Amino acid sequence: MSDEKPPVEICKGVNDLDKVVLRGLRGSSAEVYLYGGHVTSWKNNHDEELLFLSSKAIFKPPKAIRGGIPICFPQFGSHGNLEQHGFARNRFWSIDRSPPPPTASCNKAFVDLIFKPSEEDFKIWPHSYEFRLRITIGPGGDLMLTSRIKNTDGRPFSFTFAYRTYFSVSDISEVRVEGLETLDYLDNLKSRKRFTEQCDAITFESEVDRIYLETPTKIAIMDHEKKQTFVLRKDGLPDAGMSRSSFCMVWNPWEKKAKSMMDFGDDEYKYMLCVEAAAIEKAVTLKPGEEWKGRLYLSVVPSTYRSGQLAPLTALQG
Ligand SMILES: O=P(O)(O)OC[C@H]1O[C@H](O)[C@H](O)[C@@H](O)[C@@H]1O
Repeated sequence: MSDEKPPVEICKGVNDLDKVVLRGLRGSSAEVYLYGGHVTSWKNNHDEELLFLSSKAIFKPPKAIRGGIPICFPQFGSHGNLEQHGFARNRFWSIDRSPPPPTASCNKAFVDLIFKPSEEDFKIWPHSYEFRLRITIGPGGDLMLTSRIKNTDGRPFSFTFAYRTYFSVSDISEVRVEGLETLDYLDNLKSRKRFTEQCDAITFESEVDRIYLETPTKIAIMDHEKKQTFVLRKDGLPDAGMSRSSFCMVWNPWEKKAKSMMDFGDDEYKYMLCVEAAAIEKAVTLKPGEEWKGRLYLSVVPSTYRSGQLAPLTALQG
């Protein structure tokens, strides 16, 4: 009997919660919890974890899972009256039985999830919609998340949104983020005051909580110690997607805030960095029947390290 595992497997995870395991062609994998439609693991072809998941993560409603890729919807952060980062990340999603047709290549492992508001959700945010999320592991081990949010209501509504990716890093003080230089950002630690990034790359030596505005479609996160670079690419439909008008959030709680978070280890801030593709500053508005699509594409490439300089362009091109 073959011991080969299937490309898509539905099984039980922590606290007996339903989880979907996706397996790529050469050993890469991803794990997705139906609780939150939440990706908790993404591994490369060598079985190395690429996402951060806190050792103290609580896999139990109403707490969202700390780490991986929480989906922030219909509100990012505290930019509205709802609970912080909205409620999609602490609701149970379902497997979508009538998903949109898959795209070209079939050398991919993917799962389609759907979230529709319950009567209770409707009471706190009175809009009808269907939120479809496709999570795909590509042939090279890349991870892709595609969100489609459709207004099934009789009235328009607006929302903010983020893929809040927690990247696993070897040491936060050895990390640089490139692609955000010279951009304006709102600093959440300074009452959302607007500043312009002056550095040629972002490095970390204290708490960071910023929203970069009008960001490019590609951003590189370089892990100097691991000599590896994450490439984060976001795109969408030209008229309604997360393209040039979207935003990027960079977050690390650092020591003091880490200690105040019950579901986060005191030292874990050293091993993570949140860089998020988001639509925050300008909310997305959908008329009845309209659909918004936002895609996040994550890949990891070796950093070329030469005479003290990483080669960001290799990662940012192509
Ligand atoms: O603890 P969470 O609800 O996941 O939020 C984590 C963080 O998200 C954003 O970056 C907010 O600006 C922070 O104030 C908050 O601490």
